[in-house]
Amino acid sequence: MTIDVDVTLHRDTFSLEVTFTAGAGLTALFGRSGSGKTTVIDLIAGLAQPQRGRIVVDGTVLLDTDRGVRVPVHRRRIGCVFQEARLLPHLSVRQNLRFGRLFSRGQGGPSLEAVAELLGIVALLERRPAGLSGGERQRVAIGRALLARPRLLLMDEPLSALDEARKREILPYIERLRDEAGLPIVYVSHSVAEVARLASTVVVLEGGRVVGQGSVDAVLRRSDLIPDGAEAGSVLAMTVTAHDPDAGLTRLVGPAGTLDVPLLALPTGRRLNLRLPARDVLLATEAPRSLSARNVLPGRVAGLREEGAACLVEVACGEAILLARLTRGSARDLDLAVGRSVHAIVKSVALDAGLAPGLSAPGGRIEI
Ligand SMILES: Nc1ncnc2c1ncn2[C@@H]1O[C@H](COP(=O)(O)OP(=O)(O)OP(=O)(O)O)[C@@H](O)[C@H]1O
Repeated sequence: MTIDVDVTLHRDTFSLEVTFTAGAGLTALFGRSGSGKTTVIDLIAGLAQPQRGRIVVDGTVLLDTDRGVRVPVHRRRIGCVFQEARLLPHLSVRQNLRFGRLFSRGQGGPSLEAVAELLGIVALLERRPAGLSGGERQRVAIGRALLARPRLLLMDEPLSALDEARKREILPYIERLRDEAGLPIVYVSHSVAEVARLASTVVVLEGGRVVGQGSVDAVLRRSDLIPDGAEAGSVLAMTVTAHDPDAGLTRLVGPAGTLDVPLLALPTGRRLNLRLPARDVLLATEAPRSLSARNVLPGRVAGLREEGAACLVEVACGEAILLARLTRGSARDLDLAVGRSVHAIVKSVALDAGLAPGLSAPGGRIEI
């Protein structure tokens, strides 16, 4: 399953030249306001027309200007979810979902019941949109899009009109959709936290051009690709392997090794993306003694780069690269060089998903 996009569009004040290939899972289009994210979504959906381009989804050519192919919007089989749910107010949730079904062509696809279950809206089916929270309305909008049997789902900042609590409520459903619906998703966002949590692949736009693309981990480790003020860091695909309620800990295993974090209300076997901001990783050249051995990962320096007064150190730990931010003085004191053995001490992680009741993650970070 791949999506190939290669488009050129010129407007009076803006030009866009974008080429990328996305695989299965969720591809985030990431970039600051005005970089062209929504324009790319409109081009894929067929809501805007480029001067030149080719768009192929799962082997089906939707646009090929050289050959005069321009499949119209209603025949592209692409589901769209926008910032606002845009439900029909006089219809119940069930009728709104059936409305999505009207646009499906052919047989098959998930049933209304299966979609309602996936999105946790079974209990809402007879209600009207006016009686729903913003998060619930968005879940209905996603369900309506899924019932049209799309070959691709486009989501344009679907959480940006929601407050933090509603965002937290809806994120697990988008994760389920990504993992269980078998449908590729192209997702527009300018939030590092959202992209770290949801994306498999990231395409970074700047001024209508692609300035970086790759796995979510590779992209979010690069300070030059993320918004000013956001901290670069690695993103590790971890699996919940055990809980120790007495110690208040959950054990996560992933490509860098094992990490213990405050107790999570997530089942064992659940996978989650954990972000380790560079400023939350310390380095020592010897195994720390008078410190709990928990969350100390042995590794080797794989790269060093200076950024202003700081030195960003890439550390190869197991199968992963961790990023640590040190002052240049500390890097000198430790005599760091590529190949040197070090111990990475993980102080805290960015995680606002699945914390046990009573725990909170101020600023999206938890000390570990
Ligand atoms: N219909 C249009 N006609 C002319 N210019 C447009 C049109 N739509 C968008 N633009 C311009 O194209 C540029 C890219 O806009 P676009 O909405 O794609 O960016 P974006 O990255 O999605 O931004 P945001 O995060 O603010 O939604 C902007 O300069 C915008 O003003």
